[in-house]
Amino acid sequence: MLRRLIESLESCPMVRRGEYNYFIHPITDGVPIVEPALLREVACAMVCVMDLAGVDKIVTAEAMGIHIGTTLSMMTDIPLTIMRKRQYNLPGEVAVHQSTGYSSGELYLNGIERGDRVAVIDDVISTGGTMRAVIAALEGAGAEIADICVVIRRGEADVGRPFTTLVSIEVDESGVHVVDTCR
Ligand SMILES: O=P(O)(O)OC[C@H]1O[C@H](OP(=O)(O)OP(=O)(O)O)[C@H](O)[C@@H]1O
Ligand code: HPA
Repeated sequence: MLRRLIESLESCPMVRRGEYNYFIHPITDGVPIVEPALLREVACAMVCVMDLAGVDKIVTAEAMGIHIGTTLSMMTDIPLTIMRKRQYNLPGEVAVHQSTGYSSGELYLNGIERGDRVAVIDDVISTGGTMRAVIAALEGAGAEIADICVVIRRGEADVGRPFTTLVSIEVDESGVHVVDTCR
């Protein structure tokens, strides 16, 4: 079922970002090209593995959760909000600090009301810094997190809550190796 995702991961290029081996893939980077069939495969798998019952809103983080979140939103008719790296100063905006293996900054949550039941999705989890920031923002806003799903798990990050992944990978100098799948 995840044939396109697995094959494209195992053949994708990699670059160094400081000490970090950064793999480059359509789902995590939007380059070189995002094939509709791959996006459909990923979003269909998410619909299958996630608990979306009673979910009011899908939450993702800028930038590379957006194409996945949009596809899932269109398939499920559940509205989407995107945590942005830009501050809007709207009433109720929640700011949190995000750090990854190669960057750090702020993320801003808008559009969530106390008691909202939300599903969180993202493209990849590596250090878990982004997901921990997203969870902290949602807790700060008083949301109930129904489910969390990331397409690609890289490593063993702990985000303090269970989450589902479509594939788990290991990355070394020779490239990406898929070591587990959700089905
Ligand atoms: O588990 P972590 O170490 O936090 O890494 C995962 C995060 O890194 C990437 O985001 P990034 O902040 O690079 O922004 P982008 O989506 O704009 O590329 C990716 O989209 C995840 O959100
Ligand atoms: O190696 C990576 N590639 C793409 N996106 C990422 N986000 C965290 N790590 C990575």
